[in-house]
Amino acid sequence: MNMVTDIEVEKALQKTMSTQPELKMVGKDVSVYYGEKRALYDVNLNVRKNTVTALIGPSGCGKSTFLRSLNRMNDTIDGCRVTGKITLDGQDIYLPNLDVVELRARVGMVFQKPNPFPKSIYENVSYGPRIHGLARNKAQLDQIVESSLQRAGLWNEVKDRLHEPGTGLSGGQQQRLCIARAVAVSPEVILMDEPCSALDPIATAKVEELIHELRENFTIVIVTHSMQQAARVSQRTAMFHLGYLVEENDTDKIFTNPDDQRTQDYIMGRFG
Ligand SMILES: Nc1ncnc2c1ncn2[C@@H]1O[C@H](COP(=O)(O)OP(=O)(O)OP(=O)(O)O)[C@@H](O)[C@H]1O
Repeated sequence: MNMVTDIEVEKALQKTMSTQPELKMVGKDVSVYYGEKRALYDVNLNVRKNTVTALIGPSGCGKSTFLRSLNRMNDTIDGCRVTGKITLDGQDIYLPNLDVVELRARVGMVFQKPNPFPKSIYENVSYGPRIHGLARNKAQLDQIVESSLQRAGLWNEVKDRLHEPGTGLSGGQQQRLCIARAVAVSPEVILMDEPCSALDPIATAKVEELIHELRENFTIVIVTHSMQQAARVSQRTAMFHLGYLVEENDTDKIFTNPDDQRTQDYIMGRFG
């Protein structure tokens, strides 16, 4: 009797936990303007912890703009203004006294085009931990470099040439180097803006596999134009159109039975 009760309690608990996932970032009524032009309209979007959230939608709908607002990369664009509220673990990231450098260490970014520094592979990965004081000595720094490259699935390919230029690697390897560089500062969230668009199918598969593994330790938000990629790597998908968030739901639901006709049309390739 007691056992049944325990099982029931456990089931109820699991249900509660699954219906109330931990939210890593919360966007509330987020609007973004480039000068007079409004690019996003009152977007309400939550990012769940240890989840891959894909942002999809036709070109110019505001996916990258929303992504950049999550670590204040929009601050670097002249005339860009963000209104509404975005929190990281409940803390408002737009507070005027917030340390943006620290924010970007917590919310890292990987760009469309692999952009290693014109430095060695080792220096590409060790730079962030060095400036953020994450290593007390060279041995610790070596350790961070090795584990970051391991996590990015690149260690075996580069361990014998750590002091050669990062720019000498193939495109796919460079992108994994950029992922290692992002991972090296132990971020909590990693933003990826079309990280595979410059890669061939084999390099893309490797990065997708990597995203899958990284989810265990990080929260990931990825902008992608590939519906197959969104379906393969994400658990949640948010569909944007003309600056509006159309809908956000479990990826399976979005791809099998979306609530909005625009999502249906987009994933069927009817526009975009
Ligand atoms: N730096 C900028 N200055 C002015 N307008 C911009 C800037 N960046 C984006 N925009 C505008 O904001 C809107 C949203 O652009 P954004 O790049 O976020 O869309 P997107 O969905 O990521 O597009 P894509 O899929 O083509 O990358 C577009 O109308 C775009 O022209």
